[in-house]
Amino acid sequence: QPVDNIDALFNWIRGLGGEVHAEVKVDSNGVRGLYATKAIATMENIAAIPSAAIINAGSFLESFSVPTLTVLREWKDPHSRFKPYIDTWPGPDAVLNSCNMAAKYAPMWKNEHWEKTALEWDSFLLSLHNGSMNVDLEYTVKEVVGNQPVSLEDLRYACAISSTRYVSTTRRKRLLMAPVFDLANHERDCDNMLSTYEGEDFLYFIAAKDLQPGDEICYSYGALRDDYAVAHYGFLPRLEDPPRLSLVDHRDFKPDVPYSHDEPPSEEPFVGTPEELRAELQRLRSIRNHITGTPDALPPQPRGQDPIYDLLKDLEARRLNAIDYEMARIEGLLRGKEEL
Ligand SMILES: C[S@@+](CC[C@H](N)C(=O)[O-])C[C@H]1O[C@@H](n2cnc3c(N)ncnc32)[C@H](O)[C@@H]1O
Repeated sequence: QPVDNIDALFNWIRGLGGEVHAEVKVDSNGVRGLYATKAIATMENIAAIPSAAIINAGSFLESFSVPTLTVLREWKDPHSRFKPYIDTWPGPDAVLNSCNMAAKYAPMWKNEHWEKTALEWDSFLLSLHNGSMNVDLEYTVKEVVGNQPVSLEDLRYACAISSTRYVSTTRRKRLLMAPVFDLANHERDCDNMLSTYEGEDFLYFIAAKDLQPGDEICYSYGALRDDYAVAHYGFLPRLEDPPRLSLVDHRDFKPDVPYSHDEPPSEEPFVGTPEELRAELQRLRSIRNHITGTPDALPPQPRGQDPIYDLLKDLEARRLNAIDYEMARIEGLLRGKEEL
């Protein structure tokens, strides 16, 4: 994640009439992020991002070919008007999610839903790359970038960039790629907010509490659970206390209903009659048995050799830790009920 081109980005934003009261630094874990450069009071702007700097990459109603090809077109064009923005994107080796995670990792999810999702992304991008006319695709590769050579790796990269960096606002339900704002890292309880992006040609990134110079500027990507964060953003969020079950291990998870940020699984601890508690315990035990009973599809790797392998093993450990915590809590509830 380069920091060399950040000054050029901020100068470009200011030249277009925008404001930025932040700088970019890399933390001790190697994660690039946004930090306040002055005291910013509650409801003041962290940044004002001009619409001329924002890539409008499609809508939720279209397939992911639209943001993927929109990013691909701008990334391939040496004269793109978004060049100062594109130059700050992480390179192909520094961005990761389901779009560009190789298919060999799919069984390492040890979960049917995530394995299927990984393979679906793979075949979707393969068919987009094959370029065959498909009536369900809004654009083909050639329609967007013409005869330029495009590799499958290019498409995987463009897909990963767009899906880890877009945002939609409360009123304008577009996939917006907003420079400066998209340098803010996720923190679930972070209340910094985006303006509705209506009536003015600026998207405002607004402080929800007083910020001091040097404070990291976060943004909440949603109620992200560990597995969802790995699949969509390629990272494990901060470990919470008590640990939270992964999305696919939560009682509210329904594999056939697409996940909605507006209706995340309940954060309330499960309670119920002794029969319901025993059924929940049994459900968690069978997930646990499935995880521990599924051998790794890849040979063991020394830590640090393969960051994707490490990430998926860390996710597995997080899932087991959260399941164990929840099972112990439910067993405690059952014991309490028996004592009554
Ligand atoms: C919108 S970008 C945020 C800025 C990003 N760090 C950068 O330098 O381009 C989203 C990506 O940032 C990283 N990220 C976001 N929040 C994070 C966090 N809390 N811990 C570690 N990485 C995080 C992930 O790689 C994610 O895909």
